[in-house]
Amino acid sequence: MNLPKKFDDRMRELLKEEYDQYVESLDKDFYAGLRVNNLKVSCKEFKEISPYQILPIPWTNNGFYYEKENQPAKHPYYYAGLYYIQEPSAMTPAAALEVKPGDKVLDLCAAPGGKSTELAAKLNGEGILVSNDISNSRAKALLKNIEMSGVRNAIVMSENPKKLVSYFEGYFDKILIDAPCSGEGMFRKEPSMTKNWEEFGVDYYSEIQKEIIEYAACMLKPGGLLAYSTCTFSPEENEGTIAFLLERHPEFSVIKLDIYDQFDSGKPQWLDLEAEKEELNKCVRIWPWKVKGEGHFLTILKKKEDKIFEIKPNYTPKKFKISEELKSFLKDVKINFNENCFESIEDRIYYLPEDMVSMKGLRILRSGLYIGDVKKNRFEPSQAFASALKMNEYNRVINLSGDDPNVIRYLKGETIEVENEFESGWNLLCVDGYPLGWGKLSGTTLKNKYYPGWRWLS
Ligand SMILES: C[S@@+](CC[C@H](N)C(=O)[O-])C[C@H]1O[C@@H](n2cnc3c(N)ncnc32)[C@H](O)[C@@H]1O
Repeated sequence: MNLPKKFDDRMRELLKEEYDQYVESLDKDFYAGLRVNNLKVSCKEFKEISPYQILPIPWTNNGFYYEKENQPAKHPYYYAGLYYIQEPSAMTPAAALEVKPGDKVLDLCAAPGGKSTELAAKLNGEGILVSNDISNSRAKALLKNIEMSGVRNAIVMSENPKKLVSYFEGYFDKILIDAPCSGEGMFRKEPSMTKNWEEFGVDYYSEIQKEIIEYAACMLKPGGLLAYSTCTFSPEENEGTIAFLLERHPEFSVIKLDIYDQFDSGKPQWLDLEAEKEELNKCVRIWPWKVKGEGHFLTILKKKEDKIFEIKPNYTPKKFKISEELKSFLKDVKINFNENCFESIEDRIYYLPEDMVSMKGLRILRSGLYIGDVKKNRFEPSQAFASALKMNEYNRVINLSGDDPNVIRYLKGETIEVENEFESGWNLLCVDGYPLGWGKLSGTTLKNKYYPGWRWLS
């Protein structure tokens, strides 16, 4: 593999006797992983229905290796949001960050959502997940993954972290920064990343990372946890960023993690960071020649609990009267909604997380769960709502088996014929008990209401 010369020289100098193992690892194939979405299915249930052999990724509870020829993105279970395809070492940060239902969590550099979807699964619908990415186009991909994963309590936005500080100072219990980086750990999987490295390089990203971590530090509650991760090896972007934070914010300390015995510790000696040595040794490095993964860096820091102040929820959804059309639709939905959490924006209906703060002025792509649209005398449920339901939460269900050809036809947007044993009207089409989307049944004909932008492309 053709590595940029400057990078290669540096790795040789830093890794010393391990350099040869690194270079050998580049000639091996990369490892493919998927993470079971526990918001929708337990690992035990998934293992029973998994269409292909999967083997556990030892540093996670819900990550598995698969063989690439199985193409899990080409299976109806992928469309049902049962798993997310993710590089195995990239599963570590969200797995290691302790998030519990009810927490307020910020994923600051979130697109396309690999870590946000796991943080949401840990929240299990309670609390708030703010998923942000500065790039609007990438935030759209993030929104799709959040919705396909069935997340009900996320705010998806596209903002510069600097702007968020005035809204969220001291607000979040947990923050994840999966920072933009020079991507040295991705060279084996995506050799074209070396071009990006040559164009921008370590110093460019290191400056951005320092800015982001500084803003994140302000938005964390006293006593809260901050996870910082990258998929690069350069010490400037890793230990260097953490040292920068520790120097400017003595209220932070690094937490010692015990995740997996083949993970390595931080390398403060690579930057002569003597003063912070003890703290930086607690950082975690994942190397591709030591584990079955591409490599990552992770640090979790805790903010001291001394000055307690808290932003009180200050957002009340605008007064909303549930229309007869929506009321009639919701009769078939077996969820105890809090009526005060509904909000409408023009004809669109949303269900917001509780305890929100005002986000007026921010570029928001989605607030909470998009339920659907009130049209002339009728209500049309959204694709996101179908994805967020469990099969037993809706009364009218058409449940097809995974090997029924109608499943793929449905995902391709075709009208399908069903047996005449279902009630007409809005039906939730499921595969093996997991919702895919809506269809409107008339007689035996199911009019396809699957979201066109998510269709199966052949
Ligand atoms: C490593 S990727 C995130 C991957 C994501 N966490 C996941 O697991 O799918 C870094 C992201 O940071 C975003 N980014 C770049 N500069 C940023 C900034 N100043 N603030 C917030 N996000 C930024 C990029 O658009 C990119 O999507």
